[in-house]
Amino acid sequence: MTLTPLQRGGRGGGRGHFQPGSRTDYSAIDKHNERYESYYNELGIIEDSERGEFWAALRRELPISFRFTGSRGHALTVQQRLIDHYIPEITSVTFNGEPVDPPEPVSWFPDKLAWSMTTTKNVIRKCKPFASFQKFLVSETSVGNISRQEVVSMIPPLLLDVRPGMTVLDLCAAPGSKSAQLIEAVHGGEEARVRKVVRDLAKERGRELSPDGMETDLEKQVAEAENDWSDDGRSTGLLIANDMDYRRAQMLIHQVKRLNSPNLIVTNHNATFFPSVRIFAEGGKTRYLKFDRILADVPCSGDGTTRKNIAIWKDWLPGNSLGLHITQQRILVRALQMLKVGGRVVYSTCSMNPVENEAVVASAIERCGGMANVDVVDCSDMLPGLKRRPGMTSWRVMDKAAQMFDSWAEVEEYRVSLGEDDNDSTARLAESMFPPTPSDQERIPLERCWRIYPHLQDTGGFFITVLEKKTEIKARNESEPKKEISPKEESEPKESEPKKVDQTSIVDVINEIESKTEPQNNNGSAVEKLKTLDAIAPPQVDPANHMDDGNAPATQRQDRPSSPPKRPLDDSPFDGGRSPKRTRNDVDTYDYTPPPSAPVSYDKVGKRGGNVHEEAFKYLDPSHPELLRIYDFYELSERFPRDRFMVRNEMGEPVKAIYYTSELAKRILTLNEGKGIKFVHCGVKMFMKQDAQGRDICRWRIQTEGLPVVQHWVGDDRVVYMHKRETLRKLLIEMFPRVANDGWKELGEIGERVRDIAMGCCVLRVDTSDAEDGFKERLVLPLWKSISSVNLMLPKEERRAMLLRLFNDQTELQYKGPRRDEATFSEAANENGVIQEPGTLAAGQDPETRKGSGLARTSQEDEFMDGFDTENGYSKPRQQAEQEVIAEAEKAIGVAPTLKPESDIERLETEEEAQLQHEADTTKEVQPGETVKEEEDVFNTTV
Ligand SMILES: C[S@@+](CC[C@H](N)C(=O)[O-])C[C@H]1O[C@@H](n2cnc3c(N)ncnc32)[C@H](O)[C@@H]1O
Repeated sequence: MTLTPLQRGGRGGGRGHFQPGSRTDYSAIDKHNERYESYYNELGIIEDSERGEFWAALRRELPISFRFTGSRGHALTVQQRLIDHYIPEITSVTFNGEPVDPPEPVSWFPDKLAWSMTTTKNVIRKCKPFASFQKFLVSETSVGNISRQEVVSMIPPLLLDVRPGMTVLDLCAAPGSKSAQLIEAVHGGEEARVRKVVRDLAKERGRELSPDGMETDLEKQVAEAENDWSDDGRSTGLLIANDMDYRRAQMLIHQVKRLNSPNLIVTNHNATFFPSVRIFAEGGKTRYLKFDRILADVPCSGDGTTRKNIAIWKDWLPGNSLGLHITQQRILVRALQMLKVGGRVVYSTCSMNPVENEAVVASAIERCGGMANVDVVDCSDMLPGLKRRPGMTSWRVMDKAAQMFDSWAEVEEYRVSLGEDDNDSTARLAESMFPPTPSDQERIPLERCWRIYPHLQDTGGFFITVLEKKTEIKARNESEPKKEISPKEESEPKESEPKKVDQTSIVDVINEIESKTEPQNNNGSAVEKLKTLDAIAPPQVDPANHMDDGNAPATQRQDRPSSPPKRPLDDSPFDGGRSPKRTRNDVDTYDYTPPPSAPVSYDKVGKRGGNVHEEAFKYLDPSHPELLRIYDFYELSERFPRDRFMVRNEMGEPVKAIYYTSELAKRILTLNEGKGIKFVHCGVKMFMKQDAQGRDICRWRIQTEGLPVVQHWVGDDRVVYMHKRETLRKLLIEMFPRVANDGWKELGEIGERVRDIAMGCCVLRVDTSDAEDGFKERLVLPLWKSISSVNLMLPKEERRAMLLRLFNDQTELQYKGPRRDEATFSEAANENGVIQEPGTLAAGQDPETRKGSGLARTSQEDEFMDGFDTENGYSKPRQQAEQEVIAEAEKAIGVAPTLKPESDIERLETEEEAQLQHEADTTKEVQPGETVKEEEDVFNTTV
């Protein structure tokens, strides 16, 4: 059976039809479809003069494009490597006598962080000068510094104009390339802000600043431009990334996890019924989160991706669009409901069909009360270099028998004319698929929508619109007849509707209340302030009406007590860190009471037959003994918030991993616990339990992904400073270099320091300098000091990628630790600072994890196994499902597999364990020879 685009990739996941490893000969495919061509020719979506170019472009293979990801500073450093090193190597190259084009930056994308190249994968594979460039792409993709993304898919997040501190919702987010851009924007300028806070603090305390502590030009610019200082410079914003398809939600998690954001929550809901998210619930009052920005990158028929998804030539049918129109409209209406007044929704598809585009925009606006309530934003001054065409204002609709209709009246007439036995090919047509009537058309400037066509700048086809909410809305029910809005009604908002545009963030709201109410105690908590807000401003009643999922009965929402109940000031989860004036003593008086845990509330049968449970996210009491040990060992500044540490097990105890989330994420997870919202991911892994020898060693080591968040707040006793490139190169190549027996002398500038530092995890800070052997980019890495060696706690791919990027060095990694055969393993493990759990040393004693190898698993292996254990209480089928999904996602996005199906794990543990333990890696095991295969695949897949 041939699958139509709609049958693949989830309901209407029209984009992203992955064909990993496919070696189809693009030129040999028949790229004709009469209905497809005649429909768009008849509609006149492009001028007659451009028609030839349009179809010719659609028949050409799509250029490869990619984006540098992560914080701006880091992304620019990786990009610089491309510009300085690889571009010169592959400029003016010929292949079979023909010139081969190097990649070019996408002209309208900020800071040249997006690139595109017309050179085909085949040529890249065969043309020698491209080999090292390809290695660079593969290596940086595998560690998440480069993301393959279609050029047109980069537009919606740019138009959404997300700023730090905003609350953002991505309703149809998988596989996550746009979510990644949104997270980056939520964290915009964060590094520079935090560094400024730390620098100011150091000055305040009269501490000497190293040259690295100086403000760079970029930091000065950011400091001037940004004003989100509310959480010591950390972003207070939030992204909720959602996808209805559980498997695709797992791909999404895999993709966005790389950005290590504590400000991210992933959910798994149908966007047409996206649940209301509680943000305040006290004394019988409940308030719901409204978003500053929402992306509705909806499921679509995807004919804009024809260049990539060649099956569309064969499968294109008019019915594909008709079946999606209503879902798309519902998603957009739900988005507008959940938006703040003054907030923006970007609606986008990769379909060229007006039924999925302008018709959806027009009908959603109409259902929300017309242009008085929702405006189409004029974006003509945005992305000036991007060629686009205006949205359509008139079109015809094709039924599934390829008959064209000009208007809904014509359809009705046609239906009347049908005999009783006639098959009604118009059954899926709806009035809202047609252009708005002339009177509506005046009010909805659809020409402000953007249409991107393949021939304009050699991309895929795309549609984008930006909508702004002007007042609160109550959407018309789908089944109600269309309401004619008189111009008078439009211009006079109802009395109950707020007239002022609300562009405030949650913290702004709190600050606003502060200024409006009685003289405040400056230490007043945000919860206290939110309560006061209820007394002076109407609660933001969720207008979800017929779409409400019933979480929040309207009566409850509108129930407002006459005076806000009193609670202690320090009960606020916002308190920890939002006041820049917090002192050490403030932190000591924390009295956080975790909310009572709610029982697991629902089960849903997953797509692969496993039970999908509501997952556990339990926050730790800041005075939990394990946390006290951590604060003490790392001399964690009391200024660093201590009430945002979380674990992911039902018991709520730190067993193996401790995560960190932003304050707002915490608030949402705790207030909505047990309310039926399917949260599937949140939190950055900050500390991992590591068995270690020595009474004074803290068992909790800092995890690489959490390091950027906590690094500045770790005391100097646990920091090793480094300035020379050569020292880092050695640490990257050598695993477990010796410190004992004068081994430290080989470690240059850090030798004495690592000899003297107490055992356990420490922070390696690589400072910048102008010296010849100095670094241009700041780095921070976790280091483990054991009795006899020191080791960078980095996965091997990461080591290799850094070696290649920073040193252009492809030296094989070397294991410098002692031999680990059965006789000496215990000693070796201890020497490297890791020991086994009691009773697991002997051969075959633990069949679950040791599989008779005779070697116990080290903590480092434990981490490798982390994705497969039962800490989160996952059922076995779910674990398997996740592994497969992740493997699929990795293939799809062209990265090195990091986790393997269970059978592979078993094999590693039995046949190859001894060998692999010699190469003890911190997180990921890669099999010999694997890299070569991935290199071939990585630019042969599509996202
Ligand atoms: C076009 S893709 C989104 C691409 C994504 N924004 C990106 O940039 O990577 C559409 C997604 O919508 C999801 N989807 C389909 N119907 C949905 C619904 N009713 N609610 C939420 N998600 C839905 C599909 O699983 C698919 O992942």
